[in-house]
Order: sequence, then structure tokens, then C-alpha cells
Amino acid sequence: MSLKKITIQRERIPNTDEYPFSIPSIRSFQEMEIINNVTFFVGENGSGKSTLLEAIAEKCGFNTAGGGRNNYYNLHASESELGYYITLSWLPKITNGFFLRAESFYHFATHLEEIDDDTGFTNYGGRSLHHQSHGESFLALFLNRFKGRGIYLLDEPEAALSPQRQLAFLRILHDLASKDESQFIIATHSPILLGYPNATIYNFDEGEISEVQYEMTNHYQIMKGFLNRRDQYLKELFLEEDD
Ligand SMILES: Nc1ncnc2c1ncn2[C@@H]1O[C@H](COP(=O)(O)OP(=O)(O)OP(=O)(O)O)[C@@H](O)[C@H]1O
Repeated sequence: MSLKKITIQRERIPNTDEYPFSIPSIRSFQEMEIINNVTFFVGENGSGKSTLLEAIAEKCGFNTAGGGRNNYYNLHASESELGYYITLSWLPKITNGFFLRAESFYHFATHLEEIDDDTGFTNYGGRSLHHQSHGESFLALFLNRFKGRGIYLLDEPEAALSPQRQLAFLRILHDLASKDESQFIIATHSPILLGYPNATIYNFDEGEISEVQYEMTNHYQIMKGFLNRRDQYLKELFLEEDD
């Protein structure tokens, strides 16, 4: 494991009322220990997970629109507004890795058409990502591009994956992370992915970033409650809407 800690340099922050410091979890952020090869960011929509992940990606030297160090292409290639304020502590420093943004993956695939056509997409399962389904192309990326010592930052990788493929992803994650060469930080809403054993889960809700146990996440509790008592859940949900 290489990335050990993420720290914010609070003395640099000019105005805490503006984005990204308008986000409660980011405003109160001091430091985050990275204690496992697999770390999850969980929390409500808009709680700041992508903001922090993007800042980490920028500090790793990855394209903030998605990709690795050598993937330069223009897609609102905005600088992370948080990146300037955070410091990453490494031992040892690594430069290999990838930042996956589900939302801009199509553009990444187009970028590969331009640079990787001649090499036969060897890092992506031998087929253009545009010629694979969304979920297939994600898995091709995980299976072929993720290898060796590296840091992999994934923003909602479940976006394209069926439950069965999410399980397949857990297997890939296990194979890569258990060799102690690969490190993952994953922002997710998936109760399946969050179930990866012995991961650290950081919750971005309630105005701070704090460690949480799997079974205590809203995602686990809502999904479990819904599956166990679907009729009751729906009855209460629709009752509230009618009020
Ligand atoms: N460039 C920006 N300028 C201003 N506000 C922004 C910017 N990017 C994001 N925000 C706001 O910051 C908040 C946190 O956004 P962020 O994308 O980090 O949330 P998230 O936890 O990843 O959410 P989700 O689960 O929906 O992906 C949101 O309210 C969002 O509207």
C-alpha cells in the first residue's frame, strides 16, 4: 500500500463559503488515513465524494476528466478546485494508475480510438471500447488496464454493471488488491461493492467524513429493508407522497 494519508492545508483556504468549502464534509475535513488497499467513499448525492476523489486524481497526475497519466484529452478538463489545498503522503510514491469517471467514460473511449487503434486496444481486451456494451467495456478496463502496482480511483464503477457483473468486479478487486500492489479508492452507492471484506468505508454525511461499518451505512440499511419488507416500504413511501 502506497498512499497513506490525505491532508488538507487549512491555512491556504481563503474563503470557506465558496465551493468546494461550501460542502459540509469538505469544510470540516482535516485528514484521512488510508489504512486498507480498498477504501470506499459513501454518502448522499452531493455530499462531496467526487469532489475529494477528483482532487486526489489531480494530485496523482491523472486527467481529472478520467484516465491515467498519459491520457491527455480535452473534456471540460477543469482543474480540481480542491486539489490545490490537499497533500498526499506516500510510501513509496507511485505514478501508475487510473481515474475512472463513469460519466465521462464515453469520451475516454473516443480518446482511445484516436491513440490506441494501431496497438489493437491491447490494454482493453483487444476491442474498441465503443464496440462493447457499457458494462462490458468497464469490465474490459478493469481486467486489462488495471495491473501491477498502481492506484485506482473509481467514481461509481457500478454505474454500468448488473448485480452479477458487480460480483465479477468484486472478484477482480480481490485479485488485484490482495496482491498488495494495487490500491483502490472507490466512491459508490452500491451495497454490493460496499460489502467487499475488510475495506475501510468513509461516510460523507452529517457534515463530516467519518469511518462507518458496512451494516451502518444508509445504503445497506435501505437496501436490506426494501428487499426484506418491500410491500411495507412502498406503502409508507406512497402514503408520504399522498400527504
Ligand atoms: N464545479 C463546481 N462548482 C460548484 N459546485 C459544485 C461543483 N462541482 C460540484 N459542485 C457541488 O458540490 C456538491 C458536491 O458534489 P459532488 O459531485 O462532490 O457530490 P457526490 O457526493 O460525488 O455526489 P453523487 O453521489 O451525486 O455523485 C454538490 O452540491 C454539487 O452541486
